[in-house]
Amino acid sequence: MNTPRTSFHGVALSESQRDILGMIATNHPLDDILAAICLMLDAQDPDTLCSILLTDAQGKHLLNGAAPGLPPEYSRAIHGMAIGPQEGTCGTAAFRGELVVTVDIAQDPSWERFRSLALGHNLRSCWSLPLFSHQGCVLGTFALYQDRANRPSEAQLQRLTCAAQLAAIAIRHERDGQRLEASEQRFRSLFTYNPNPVFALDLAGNIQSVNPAGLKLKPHTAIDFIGHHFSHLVLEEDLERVSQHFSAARAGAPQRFEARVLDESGKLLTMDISNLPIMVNGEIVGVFGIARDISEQKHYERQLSFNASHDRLTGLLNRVSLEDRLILDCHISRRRKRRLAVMCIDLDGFKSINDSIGHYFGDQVLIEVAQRMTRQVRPGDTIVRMGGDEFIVLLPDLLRDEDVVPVAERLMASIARPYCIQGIDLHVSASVGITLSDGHIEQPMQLIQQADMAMYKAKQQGRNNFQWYTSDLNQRVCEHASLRNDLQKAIETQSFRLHYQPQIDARTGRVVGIEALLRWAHPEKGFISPAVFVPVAEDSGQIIPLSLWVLDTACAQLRQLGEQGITGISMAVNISPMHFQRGQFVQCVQAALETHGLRGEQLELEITEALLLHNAEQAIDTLHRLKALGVRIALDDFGTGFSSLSYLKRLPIDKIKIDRSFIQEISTDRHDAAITQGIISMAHHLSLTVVAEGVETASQVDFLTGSHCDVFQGYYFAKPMPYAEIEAFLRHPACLSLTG
Ligand SMILES: Nc1nc2c(ncn2[C@@H]2O[C@@H]3COP(=O)(O)O[C@H]4[C@@H](O)[C@H](n5cnc6c(=O)[nH]c(N)nc65)O[C@@H]4COP(=O)(O)O[C@H]3[C@H]2O)c(=O)[nH]1
Repeated sequence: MNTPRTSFHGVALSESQRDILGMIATNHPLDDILAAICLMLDAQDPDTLCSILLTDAQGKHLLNGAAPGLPPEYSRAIHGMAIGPQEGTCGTAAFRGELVVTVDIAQDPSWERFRSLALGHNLRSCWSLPLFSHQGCVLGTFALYQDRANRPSEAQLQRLTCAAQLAAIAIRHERDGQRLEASEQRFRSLFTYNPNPVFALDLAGNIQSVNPAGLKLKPHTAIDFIGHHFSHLVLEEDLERVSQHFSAARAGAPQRFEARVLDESGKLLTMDISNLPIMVNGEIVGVFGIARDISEQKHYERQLSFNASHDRLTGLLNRVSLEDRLILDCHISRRRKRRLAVMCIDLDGFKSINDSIGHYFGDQVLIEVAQRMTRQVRPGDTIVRMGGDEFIVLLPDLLRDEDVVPVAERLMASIARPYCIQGIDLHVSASVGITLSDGHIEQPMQLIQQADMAMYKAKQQGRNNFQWYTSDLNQRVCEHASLRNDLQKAIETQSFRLHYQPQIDARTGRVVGIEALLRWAHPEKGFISPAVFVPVAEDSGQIIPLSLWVLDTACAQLRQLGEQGITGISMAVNISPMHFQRGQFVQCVQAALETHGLRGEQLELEITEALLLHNAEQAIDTLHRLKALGVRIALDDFGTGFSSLSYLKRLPIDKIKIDRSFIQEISTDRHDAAITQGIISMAHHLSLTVVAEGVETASQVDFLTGSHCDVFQGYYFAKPMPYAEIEAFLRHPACLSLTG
């Protein structure tokens, strides 16, 4: 075997070669062309028979291409022969990639498999040349057979080479055509089936073609696309920007941007657009515009960012947005040389709506409050819902400080109007704290703290009013905070004591009960009145552990008195509304009684009207459950509240305690005297016992005795005293003098 190579180029073309090239150029079927090449060669050399085999798709086998002169049975038999180092002449030529000459098939070891077949068809020698693609891959083989053992002459080799090159051209041409067609189809699919609108634009921006998805886009200008400029599609405001992107893409830089389009119904669509240069033969001939409708995605994005910055219930801005707005408003008032007012608004009576008739009603009230507030402020003002029933209002553009007053009054008045929800009339009011600034503040959030302190003061001033922030308020709030810390330490170290004040029967002068009063000796500040620290403990929730301690200690010491033989007196304990409203309150009382082996009647709980303000029905239910334990109930500070006269007959109570403020003036103030007498007579009608608190003088005793008051308590008889003293006091139960 040898391997000469001959070039096609430079050889003069015969007529038949030109015909074949013509067939190739005019896209004749490959089979016909290959057959024509074989016939041409067979005609040129009657001593040889041609065979063209083509590589299969995997490049592993050879398939029949054309062999019009070979016996069909032989062609069929070698169809699919393997490509390999010992696979006949053609299989080996394809394997080696070079001309293989088999002089005598009868002798050649590579012909073992097909030898008898070939010899049976009188085929003795075979010369085969591989056909190559542009990339150097073997496309097939071109072989010549003879009926005798022979090697090719120079002329035969040249003919074989020329024919093989023709065949290679034909095969490559067909394969290139197929590839081109496939790539065109692929491209067309990308264009046709693209779910996004695709426009092909010329260099001037006119639409050359549009895919079906693009045709569905019905712009408000109702153009039929082809030949129209893209500007007919884009919203006018976006046009300049879109044109800039188009120019950049036309200059070769792909672009991606967003633009808005109005559809035929006037709906604004947001499109994510890609502009890509169309390159043909290295030259930009136009621009593709691929648009994706992202209106829905934009809508969700907007909604997400709205939800992040707004309160879901009321639609107002939420706490997250506050700081940014505040900084912005400080900036505005600084620049415009205006005053900035920050208001902290807390609803009064809102919690009782939530607790008593449910969150649905609470929510409706909040929504309505938000709407009413919004109507009372100007567009540049900000209202933030901080959560619960607390709001912040920012007014950044006030001419003078006092301009905030009418706004605060309008807000309060609008909030205080009744709310009719599902036929139920509900009432809330607002406590408002105000602070002012000129915007020059390093930490704007301090303004919120200031407004909050002022609001707290408004609450303490009886609600439904507004208060200004002042620096001494700051001072008080600091004290409040330090008191809370100290209280915590005192709770942890059990530094409290109970003092007891006797209660005297007006008719007999005997002690019928004692009231437990909490005492706290502060390590540095000395004695601190419960009137000061109890409200702080109520605010912070510290009142719960404190109350539990009082209840337990008072019961323990009453039991101790009993063990000392001092019986027949009851123990009165003050109950904080917060503790009372806790779900476990009745169980706590029962546990205290059981722990210390007391009967219910030995314990008296002093409650205040404040307790009825929040969810009166539930409070009454709790009172009934306490009564079921035998415990007695006294209504403390009677006369200072405002709402409960109508409740009185519904309340399962045993006593009322007339507040000290009435008793103080009864001898000098006709009104207080009349009120006191009225209270006593009304209470007696309801079969309630009346206790007068803060009795200090003999004339008060006289007046109260004359008015049929039942029980006295006050300094006139005894001050609150520690356990050891009350024990001694009670051990000598001498009747106390009821007159001066
Ligand atoms: N000027 C004057 N005052 C008299 C006279 N007689 C009694 N007092 C004082 O009047 C207050 C009566 O207690 P309160 O009205 O329940 O008012 C109590 C009660 O509301 C609260 N408190 C006291 N101990 C407790 C407690 O253990 N738990 C709760 N939740 N509150 C308590 O603190 C308030 C103040 O308690 P205290 O300072 O102990 O003040 C007591 C008592 O010392 C008098 O003749 N003249």
